[in-house]
Amino acid sequence: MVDTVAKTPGAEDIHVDAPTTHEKLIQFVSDIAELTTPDRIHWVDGSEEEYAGLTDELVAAGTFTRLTSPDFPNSFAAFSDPADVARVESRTFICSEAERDAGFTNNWVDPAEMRETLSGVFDGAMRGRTMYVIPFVMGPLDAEDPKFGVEVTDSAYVVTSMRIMARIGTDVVRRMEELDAFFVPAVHSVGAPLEPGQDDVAWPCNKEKYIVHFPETREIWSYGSGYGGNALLGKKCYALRIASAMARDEGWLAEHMLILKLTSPQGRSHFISGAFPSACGKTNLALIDPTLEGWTAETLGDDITWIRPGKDGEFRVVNPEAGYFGVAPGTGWHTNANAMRAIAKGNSVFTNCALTDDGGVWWEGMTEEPPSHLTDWQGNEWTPDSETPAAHPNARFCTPIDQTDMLAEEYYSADGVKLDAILFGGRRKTTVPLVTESRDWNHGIFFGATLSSETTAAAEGAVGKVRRDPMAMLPFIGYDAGDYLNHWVRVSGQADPEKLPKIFLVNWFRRNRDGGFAWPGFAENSRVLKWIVERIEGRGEAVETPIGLTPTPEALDTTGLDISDEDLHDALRVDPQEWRAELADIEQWFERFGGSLPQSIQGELQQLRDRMGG
Ligand SMILES: Nc1nc2c(ncn2[C@@H]2O[C@H](COP(=O)(O)OP(=O)(O)OP(=O)(O)O)[C@@H](O)[C@H]2O)c(=O)[nH]1
Ligand SMILES: O=C([O-])CC(=O)C(=O)O
Ligand SMILES: [Mn+2]
Repeated sequence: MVDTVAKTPGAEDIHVDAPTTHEKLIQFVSDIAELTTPDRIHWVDGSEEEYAGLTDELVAAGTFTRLTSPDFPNSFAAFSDPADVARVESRTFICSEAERDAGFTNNWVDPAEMRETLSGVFDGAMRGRTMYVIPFVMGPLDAEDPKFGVEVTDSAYVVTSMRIMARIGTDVVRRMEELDAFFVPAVHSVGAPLEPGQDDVAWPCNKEKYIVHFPETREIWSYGSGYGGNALLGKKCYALRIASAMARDEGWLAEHMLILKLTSPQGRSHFISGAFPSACGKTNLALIDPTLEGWTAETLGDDITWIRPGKDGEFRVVNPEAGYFGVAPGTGWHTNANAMRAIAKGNSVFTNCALTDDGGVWWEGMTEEPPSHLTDWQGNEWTPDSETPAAHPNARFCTPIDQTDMLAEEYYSADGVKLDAILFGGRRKTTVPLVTESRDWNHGIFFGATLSSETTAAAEGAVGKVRRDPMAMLPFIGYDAGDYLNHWVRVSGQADPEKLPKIFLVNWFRRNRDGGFAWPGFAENSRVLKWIVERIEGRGEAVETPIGLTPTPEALDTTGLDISDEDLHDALRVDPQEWRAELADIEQWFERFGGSLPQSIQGELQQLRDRMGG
């Protein structure tokens, strides 16, 4: 741990004590110190001792509650400001030089104007606080072209969470120096400077928020929020928004996907990725415990996947992250035991969960019966009779991925693994069947381009509204959405057509005639995965429908599954009336691209219309 006291923060002070020879890093840190005027600078080394020191400080500050229950070793609970609980899409900006390059899915502000605004809001923003410098790498440190970043932040909560979510610290700086590497500068402030003698609050933040990306210069500036996707800048801001722009320029793909390794009773393994919008089931599928005899699942990642065309024309994937920032509610021993086992090993940070009387955390769905008494996420007494949930619906667990028993050894491979299938999925009460295989690759991109889902608590705003969410990337595409789809077409054009993954559309959330879930979901999704594997291997019965290939009810292995024929029918059926409404909605969606949509995808819409009989 290196603390630099900058009395009058300035380049010379910092230059002397910076524990690095990386000139650009030193320059960046001194520039930001000059702008934000922190009381001191702490260069994060990523060590155990440093982590212990920081968590002690966070406990003393009231930000962290140390969990004393033996069920949660070395773990902490944090409670955010009630107005800082999710990503803020309305305050997220893509400041490309040309407005056209941000596209209709992003908020755009002229970069010069935004820089001016930011120099105002960041001026003195860290006064009275410590500025932490976190060198990090997304993806393996031994990758051919490691993707470095440096986050400077005035939040120790962010430092402890980044240590779980990414590879950080001294090893990273040494490698950056060796390669004299480029890094993404990422500036974060909670936007709550402290005047001399002013008491801090447990969760400092600011009503005014800016989550800003400059895709051309690969910069991130985040102000006013301490929460997850707004503040852990390696995650959504870098590994998706900035990385998608890098990927466009360098010929690869940065995607909001899980990666799962599935091995059949015959011992054949396949790698499957899945793009589902936030809070739509990625972590759950990534950590699935198959209910089918003889099948094993292992995970490589639950949220972000980088895809590169490999030497032999295949798609290769890696997970750039090192931890889970998972939705807590609904994660339980009966739904996601693998996540619970990883969490039980400790070393975790829980945000906006409820506290149990024995010094642990609880959230809705952790156990089938709620405890008789809790302290809810806002610090109020809670009993099962309470009218509000004990945990915030977007409460999160932050846990190191290497604590997963079912972690695939390939997670550590810098070269990644060959991808065999891609699932696109969303939360739809109607219309979208349990599983549909695309007719071919281009039709599969159409699945992704038209993906839709009901909104969730993972972002501010109304919950339960259907919106189009292309490839589950709507809030994360760092440039024009039409260019992004064109890039998909272009990158896949370089692959060997025989080796392209098969593409499937899935929906675990369709309702039956009584309004309940038609499909039991969770571990039972292994039955859908089995059919998918059979299709990859050229087996498995499918019927052709206007929207693609769906399994016959017999083709889906329902051995030992308690599901009525009606429910199975409701889960699988393709309803022409629902699809006519869908078609109209897709038409409107495509119009919003204003001509930047790939011709081949536009063409798929006409073909779908034709297959449906006009
Ligand atoms: N009914 C049903 N609910 C599910 C299923 N899988 C996940 N869920 C619920 O969906 C919610 C979100 O699931 P996650 O797996 O955390 O979603 P995610 O896509 O990883 O979310 P982010 O971390 O926000 O990107 C949880 O409340 C789960 O309980 C399923 O198969 N069926
Ligand atoms: O970014 C976050 O805060 C959490 C997350 O994974 C998502 O919303 O997709
Ligand atoms: Mn996510």
